[in-house]
Amino acid sequence: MKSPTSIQMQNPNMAESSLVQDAGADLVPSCPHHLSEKTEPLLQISDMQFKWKSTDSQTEAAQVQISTFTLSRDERVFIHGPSGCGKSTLLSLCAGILEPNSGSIHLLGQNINTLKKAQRDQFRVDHLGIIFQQFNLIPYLDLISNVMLPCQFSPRRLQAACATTGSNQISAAIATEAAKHLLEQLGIAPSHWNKPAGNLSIGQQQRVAAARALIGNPQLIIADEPTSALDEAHQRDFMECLITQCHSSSAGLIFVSHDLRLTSFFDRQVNFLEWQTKV
Ligand SMILES: Nc1ncnc2c1ncn2[C@@H]1O[C@H](COP(=O)(O)OP(=O)(O)OP(=O)(O)O)[C@@H](O)[C@H]1O
Repeated sequence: MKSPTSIQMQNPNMAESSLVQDAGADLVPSCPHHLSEKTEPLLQISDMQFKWKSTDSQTEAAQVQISTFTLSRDERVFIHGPSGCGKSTLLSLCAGILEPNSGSIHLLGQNINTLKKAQRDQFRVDHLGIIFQQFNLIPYLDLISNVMLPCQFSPRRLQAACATTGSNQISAAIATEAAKHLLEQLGIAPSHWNKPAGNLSIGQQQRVAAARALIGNPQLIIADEPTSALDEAHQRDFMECLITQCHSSSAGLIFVSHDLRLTSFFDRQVNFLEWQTKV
């Protein structure tokens, strides 16, 4: 392991995680965050503690503690561990969806928890691509519109999406070509592109969610069990597309999965429970 890391998660038996949608909520047109482009690690967590609020007086609330965790730019880490141990909670913290009770999380040199909520939402859509366990697609929008959502809310993502097509012009029509290219790479046939996302199978929705996370080359991709609904062939295509995209844009990747066969795609793997015992 490249960095000393320790994590503690308690009360691992409670309900589902609460990752929420990255694009669309309370976004502002610009954000004054300072980004030190190359000098800082991509992600740096220090002395961080988070505790869920207890749902009743009998049950102790689950909590996660991380003394240090560093992810370099262009590094891909695989995180695994038993159900309920805190993996999704950690991803929500890394994405600034949840706020730690203490300690800090720096993304691209910016302490995300010092940002106001609207600034944090903008920071997220500018710099992060998130593949949620529940996908969070907008069911009545067609696939291309779903994939294009980050470009609608982030000029940075729009510009980067256009650049991936080889164009030096910036427009929604050009970014749409990037969206189509990603859908194609992820094995979604053109005949589906204009259909509502709600009509898709779970495995297809998972791949559309991946295309939405990848469009416009965000610096960090966060993926919560993104291959759980895919058959073996689609899983391989999905992983190859994800890793190729990360390589080509030098993006970091935090990937949570129970499927240990996927570890060969990653620079390192972390067992969440091993972190726990190192506290
Ligand atoms: N909204 C919430 N309120 C209170 N506790 C929660 C909430 N969401 C999750 N928890 C608790 O936090 C702990 C960790 O949950 P989390 O979803 O992070 O685990 P996980 O490792 O991702 O599980 P899985 O592999 O099943 O997705 C669990 O005990 C869970 O019950």
